[in-house]
Amino acid sequence: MKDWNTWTMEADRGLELRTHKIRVEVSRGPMAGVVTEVLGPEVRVGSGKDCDLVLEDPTVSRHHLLLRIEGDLLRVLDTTSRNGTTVDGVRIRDAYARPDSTIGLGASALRLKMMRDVVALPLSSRTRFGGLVGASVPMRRLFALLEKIARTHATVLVEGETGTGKELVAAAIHAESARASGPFMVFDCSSVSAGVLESELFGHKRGGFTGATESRMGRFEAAHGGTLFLDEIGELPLELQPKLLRALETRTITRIGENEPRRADVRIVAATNRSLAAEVERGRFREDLYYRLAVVPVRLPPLRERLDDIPLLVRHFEKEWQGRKDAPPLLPNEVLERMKAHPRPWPGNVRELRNKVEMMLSLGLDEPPWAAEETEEPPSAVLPVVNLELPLHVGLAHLENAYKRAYVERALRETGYNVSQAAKIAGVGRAFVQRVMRRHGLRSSDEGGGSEGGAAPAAAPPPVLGPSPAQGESPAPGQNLYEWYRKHPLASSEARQWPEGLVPRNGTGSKRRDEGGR
Ligand SMILES: Nc1ncnc2c1ncn2[C@@H]1O[C@H](COP(=O)(O)OP(=O)(O)OP(=O)(O)O)[C@@H](O)[C@H]1O
Repeated sequence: MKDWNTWTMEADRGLELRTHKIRVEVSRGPMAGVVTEVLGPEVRVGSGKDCDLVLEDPTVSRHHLLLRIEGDLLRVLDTTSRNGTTVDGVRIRDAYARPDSTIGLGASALRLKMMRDVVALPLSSRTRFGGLVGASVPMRRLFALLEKIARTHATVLVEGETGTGKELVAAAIHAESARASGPFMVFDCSSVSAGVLESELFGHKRGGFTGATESRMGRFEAAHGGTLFLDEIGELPLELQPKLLRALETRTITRIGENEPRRADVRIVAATNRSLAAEVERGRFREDLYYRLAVVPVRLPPLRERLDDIPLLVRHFEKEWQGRKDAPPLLPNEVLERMKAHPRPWPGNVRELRNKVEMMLSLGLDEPPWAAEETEEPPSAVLPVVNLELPLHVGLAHLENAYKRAYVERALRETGYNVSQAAKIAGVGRAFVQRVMRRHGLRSSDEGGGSEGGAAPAAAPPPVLGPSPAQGESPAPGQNLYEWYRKHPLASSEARQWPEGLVPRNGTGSKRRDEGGR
């Protein structure tokens, strides 16, 4: 076997992955001179705190590139970075580097060297763990870690994009732990308003606050002897964070309106789809609580990093759809291969894959559904306004954002502002819908209450989408073009920031606001 190979093998200790460390020297950029070692077989490089190699350089994208050890070669894959990647000065998307190559990313450059010594990483021999299915190296590494974690009582922080299976991880850790016979409680910190959160988590005494007509136990007490899964932990308001920290440290909670603490022997598994470390840096999350939660950090790989799992997942979803464990495969193998070559990088992850499979089975399709979706011309009514002053990729990003906003607005209106139902229509997670809502101010995060079936709060009526009296598909005669475009569902985010009262250069449209009433 070659010196530089990365391989899996049965060792005395079970299946393991043998790989190498890579020595990295930053040769250019703000971190020039730094030398470090990172562990293969895959190294994520970028400015994001969740990368394996973090480069503090504003010209480096959050997830800029992936280094992958393949045999005795080092492969460099640009992961759709903003400023591109070069290998020895040549711009690349996907290339093999020579041992002495210089990798350029933004204003930074790296020199890499594969180390000779072999490092063995344990892999699980399982291809499922609780409800999680996967046979790829990243999933087997995850299962090996989960097997260990489940045997302990340690607090776990699961980080991963929406739809990667974070809740399944929590449920599996509980099911394989000594607490399995105790309760498994799920609580989504983004599902209720800040005011209700404290009572939901810690309970209250009768008369503890106005309207508390009965005493009620919170989720902590309800999970006594079991596991409490705190989803979207990044949404926990700063003012409640000390109370959670205390609960974790003392294993006791105090109901609102009471003074005596109560015992709550609960294991916490928390999850987030954004980097909690970055939230700490932004001052939105307490550092001490972060370290209490991240005793064992678990990163769930997105589907684009484990495309080899797609066939196994599809067969799993087919069985679920048929309602039988021994149900026969339905989709031809070629279709599964085409799914691996998805034209987009699976933004909705495994949830999106499941939705696609269910759609194909329900509609009897033998072609992955995006084939039609992505070749069709958009209807002319939604043709975007082209701005040649912006590079194409910036314009496309604006368009995508505007479409996301318009889609979510529409789905919310259709469902009476029910976040879960809107997420179902969109084939995405609730967190995604909530993020778009927050980002575009569809409803501020502190008005998050009533997201389940509740109507939009009176203070923030659902915004109107599409042509409205004030905003047709084309500007009305005499209407200010800037104003019309600013309010258009497909307007770029910059356009939305334009000050009111701008007048087009050619003078078309209405007068300036300050001239208006004269
Ligand atoms: N590895 C997997 N094997 C089987 N099913 C999976 C896997 N990962 C995710 N799923 C399925 O994908 C869907 C989403 O999973 P889950 O709700 O656990 O994701 P999540 O990361 O918690 O999402 P969100 O951040 O949106 O809450 C579920 O239907 C789940 O069954």
